[in-house]
This record gives sequence, structure tokens and C-alpha cells, in this order.
Amino acid sequence: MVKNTGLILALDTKDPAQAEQWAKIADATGQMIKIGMEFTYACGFDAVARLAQGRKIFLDLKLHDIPNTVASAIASLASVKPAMLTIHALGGKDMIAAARKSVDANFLSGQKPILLAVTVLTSMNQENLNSIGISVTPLEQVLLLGKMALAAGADGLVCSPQEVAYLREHLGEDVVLVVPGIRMQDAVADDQQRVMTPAQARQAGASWVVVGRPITKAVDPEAMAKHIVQELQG
Ligand SMILES: O=c1ccn([C@@H]2O[C@H](COP(=O)(O)O)[C@@H](O)[C@H]2O)c(=O)[nH]1
Repeated sequence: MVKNTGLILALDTKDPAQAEQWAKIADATGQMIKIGMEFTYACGFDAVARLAQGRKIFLDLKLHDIPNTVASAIASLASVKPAMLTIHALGGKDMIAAARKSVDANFLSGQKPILLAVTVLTSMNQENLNSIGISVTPLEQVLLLGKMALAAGADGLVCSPQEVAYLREHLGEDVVLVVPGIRMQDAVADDQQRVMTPAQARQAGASWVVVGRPITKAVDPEAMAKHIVQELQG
């Protein structure tokens, strides 16, 4: 049976008023919001905390540094109480294990964020991988990093929708798979390379899809969010 897939709305803006307006769309459709580097660096953590009030947030800062630095950074994020948090799988198993330890030590039980490891960015294709010295396919690289990250303590993975069915086959039904790289049929992909539609991502087995521009740049963002929620419910 195909499970339902949740929608996470990416609030990629430097404007707190704009972010709040989009967050209200997520509230109205009962969805989670994603706050990333753009908003956090432009507006600061007080603004992140204000947006997070009464909401579930996915804090997508893609931490990637030496283990001690990542662990300390995660401790500093505890006050924001994110529901999900990202680190880069490319930081390796020691960094991921340190992130796991820090989540367990610094968040109250019941308030621990889902620790997600970003595998291969959805903006990368085979040529991009080759250019950084990786000769396997995106599919193989995502599985390799995914297995390593889960063994080191991550709760789930960020990958493209194109890898989801393969990961489900190899990693099982329970792993949390959060999936950006979502575009409507025949829409422009922007800087995304490995894309699928919301319905295809659901069919493949995504736990959550992350959608930004297809909603925020739509003529009617709320109507588009509702449409995507419907697609995700089959
Ligand atoms: O591999 C990744 C990891 C994160 N993202 C983030 O998702 C959204 C996608 O936005 P769109 O406008 O729908 O393309 C964005 O915030 C990225 O930072 C990703 O795209 N790929």
C-alpha cells in the first residue's frame, strides 16, 4: 500500500514578513515549514525562533564541519526546538556520530529533532559528481552515503525523489526519506537536476517532500500548496 507523503514548505526568503505570510499558508494546509540558510543568515536566530513559535520546523542548515564543531553547533540549536535538522553525510561517520550524541545530550526526550543526513544534493547530476572525483552514479552514491549515515546514527536521509524507490528496496520501509527536487509536470526545473512530481515522489515512497519555488513563485501559492497536498494524498 502507498503511504501518504507530507509536504514541507521551504521559506526561502530574506524577508521575515514574507516568511510569515508563507508560513500561514503552511498553517492553513496543516504542513511543516522549512527554514534554511537564506532566512537564518539574513534574519538571525531570533527571527527563526519567532517563526518557530507554535509551529513544527525543519531547520535545514546542512551542518558540515569537524565533529566537535558540529556537536557544539547542534547544542546551540536546542533553544529553537526544530522537529528536523540536517547535517551533510559527506562530513563522514565520526561527524554524524558526534551529531547524534549532541542531539541525545542536548534535547529533552520527546523533543529530539529527526537527524537527517543530506546525501547527494538534488542540484547535482552525474557530470557534477564526476567533477568532484566521484565516478559512481548518483543512485549508488546516495545508497553508499545513506547506509553509512544511518549506521553512524542519522534517523533519516535527504535525497532526490529519483532514489527513493531504490532506497526503500535496500534500507526498508521505516527510514525517514525527505525529498526536495519536486517539480510539477512540464515545469521548469530551475537549478534542480534530479526531479519528479509530487505524485511520483509519493508513489516511490517519500516520507516528506520539500517544495519551495513551485509554491512560493506560483500565481496563487495557497492554491498550489493545496493542489500539492491533494496529489500527495493520492
Ligand atoms: O539536496 C537538497 C537539499 C535541500 N534542498 C532544499 O530544498 C528546497 C527546494 O527548493 P525548491 O525551490 O523547491 O527547489 C531549498 O530550500 C533547498 O535548499 C534541495 O533543494 N536539495
